[in-house]
Amino acid sequence: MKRILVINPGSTSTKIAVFEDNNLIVSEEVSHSMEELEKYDRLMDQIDLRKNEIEEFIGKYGYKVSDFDAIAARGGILPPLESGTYKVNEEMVDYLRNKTKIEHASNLAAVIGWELSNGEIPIFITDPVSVDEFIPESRISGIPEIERRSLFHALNMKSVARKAAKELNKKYEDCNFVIAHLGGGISVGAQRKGKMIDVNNANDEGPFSPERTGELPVGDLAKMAFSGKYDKKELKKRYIGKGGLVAYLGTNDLREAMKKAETDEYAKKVVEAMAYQIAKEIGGMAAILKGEVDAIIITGGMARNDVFIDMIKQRVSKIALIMRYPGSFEMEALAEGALRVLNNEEPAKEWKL
Ligand SMILES: Nc1ncnc2c1ncn2[C@@H]1O[C@H](COP(=O)(O)OP(=O)(O)O)[C@@H](O)[C@H]1O
Ligand SMILES: CCCC(=O)OP(=O)(O)O
Repeated sequence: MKRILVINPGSTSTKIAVFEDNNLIVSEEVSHSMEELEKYDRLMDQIDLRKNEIEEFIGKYGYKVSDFDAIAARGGILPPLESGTYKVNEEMVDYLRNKTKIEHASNLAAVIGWELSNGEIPIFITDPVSVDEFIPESRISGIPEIERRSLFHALNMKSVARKAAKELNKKYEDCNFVIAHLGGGISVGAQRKGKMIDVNNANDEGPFSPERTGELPVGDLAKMAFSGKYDKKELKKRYIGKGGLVAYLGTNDLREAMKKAETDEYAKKVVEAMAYQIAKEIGGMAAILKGEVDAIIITGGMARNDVFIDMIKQRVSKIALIMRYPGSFEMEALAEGALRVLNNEEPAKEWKL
């Protein structure tokens, strides 16, 4: 039996779990309010806060770090890399701590894992957000100075794609899927024969989401940026964190938005527009797969809401079979990635800059 500690820091919470082989033994999610995290100027200043929570969790359930065979940490924003499980090394920790260009809570995981392990046990990351399987034409943005980047919910999307292939009784590498992760941020991608050949950058492209604006009309955005009303940090917060449902309805909770939509025409229009934009992205990704789509896979927290998912389905159900995996499978996907390596089913990839 292999025992794995899984750590997954997110923008509003830290998820921690213990797995024994594929079995979840115990898990907790520690929430962080916006006010609590706003006190920290840089993301890396949150290390002690998040590490202490994980240490408390380990102690509370009677474990020591040496009781684990490995730590499985969510991968951060590394330079573009292949899908798979990577062994965390000193160079990766230095990159995430000091060099990465984009601040994202997932950057904390491997760094905290490294400090907790202190050389005692291996640490692995699986399918970080910067997995890049783009084809050349996906990289062209429309202006040479800006290249499109592959930044998406790779861990959960690859995990549900494996589940769907199994359900369809097909090999993962033989399937074509359009996959929509509908969480606080949204990624919709075209996966051809196991490779995500195009996907909207969940931070600044694609549909608007509970917290993010997604793609915006470029001229109007430029005007806003030069209006003098926002500095760089404020503008970024406006499109990631305070955009989408938050901007229109003052909530990032789809359940609340749906409730409002029952009696309020404006809220109804906003929710319908989000479903409309998701359907539009799904249709675009199906076109990239030339219509050869085994299934449209819908996952993430918002996939739990039948009424909302029906708004999407009515626009895309003629394209292909729809498979729904509500919620997020990140914790089990991290444990499974580490297990495949510990059980010698696949070698851990070596990471270097
Ligand atoms: N049971 C549910 N019904 C409807 N919406 C839900 C449900 N559970 C979560 N959500 C919505 O899903 C979104 C968050 O999805 P989640 O995958 O948990 O996001 P993240 O991991 O990005 O924080 C929120 O808008 C939340 O309100
Ligand atoms: C940057 C792409 C992945 C992403 O948006 O993750 P979160 O929704 O967890 O912030």
